[in-house]
Amino acid sequence: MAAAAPDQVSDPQITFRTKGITKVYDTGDVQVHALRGVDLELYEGEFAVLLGPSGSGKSTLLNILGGLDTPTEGRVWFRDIELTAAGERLLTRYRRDSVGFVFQFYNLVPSLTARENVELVTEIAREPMDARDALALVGLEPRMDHFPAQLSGGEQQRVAIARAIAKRPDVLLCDEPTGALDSETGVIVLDAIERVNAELGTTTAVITHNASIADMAHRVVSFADGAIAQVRVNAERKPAREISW
Ligand SMILES: Nc1ncnc2c1ncn2[C@@H]1O[C@H](COP(=O)(O)OP(=O)(O)OP(=O)(O)O)[C@@H](O)[C@H]1O
Repeated sequence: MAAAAPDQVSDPQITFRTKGITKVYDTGDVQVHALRGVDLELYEGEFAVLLGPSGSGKSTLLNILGGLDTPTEGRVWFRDIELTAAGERLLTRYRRDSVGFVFQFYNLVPSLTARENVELVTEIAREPMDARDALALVGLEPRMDHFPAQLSGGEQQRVAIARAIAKRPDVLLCDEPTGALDSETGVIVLDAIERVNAELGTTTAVITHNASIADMAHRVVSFADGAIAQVRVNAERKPAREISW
């Protein structure tokens, strides 16, 4: 059998592969080098934490993986699709069908209940979960008829997670999902993400600058100044419930 070209994703265990990604933001006088040559692989079903200080390039990378942004140089694959060669139609389908995003701020529609917020997505997805099941997975079934203003920050974030996973995405990309939450509430949110990863097998990447959270990952990718400084495999993972900061 012919060996696959080294620049293709031929390994079914690999969800994402990036090769030599750079991102330069041109802001008139100043060029900001947000990413300076990132080679990374994320594996099917893994829970990866992307750790690093503010400005180290984590969000830029996550947005590129999620098809929200494109690199200045380098190549990115999702399974056997090269995102950096894909047209807008394919990228739109990729974002719609394959990617669930969770951001620091929940972006729920205030006039819709928790269930209706999730249904906004399930109505247009190909093989969605029932909104009730998605909310049950994050422990919010009893509150599903409540409006965002009637929910705590942590509960609203769990609605946002239910909304992200209800379409059964292949990957769940979370950018500082606990950034606006205290430790106790943040842990409940992390527990919900952990459950989604374990029960649905969704490849999960969580951005944080909080080193305590890294203990729950299979692998921790540390960023510094737009590059990967270290990749650590956790021999033992700490359950979210045992984490505090
Ligand atoms: N649209 C943009 N225009 C100009 N510079 C940008 C833009 N987006 C990001 N940057 C810069 O790129 C660098 C990397 O930003 P990025 O948001 O990826 O870092 P981060 O590690 O996610 O930081 P944080 O934890 O604060 O979100 C920073 O210096 C940032 O100011």
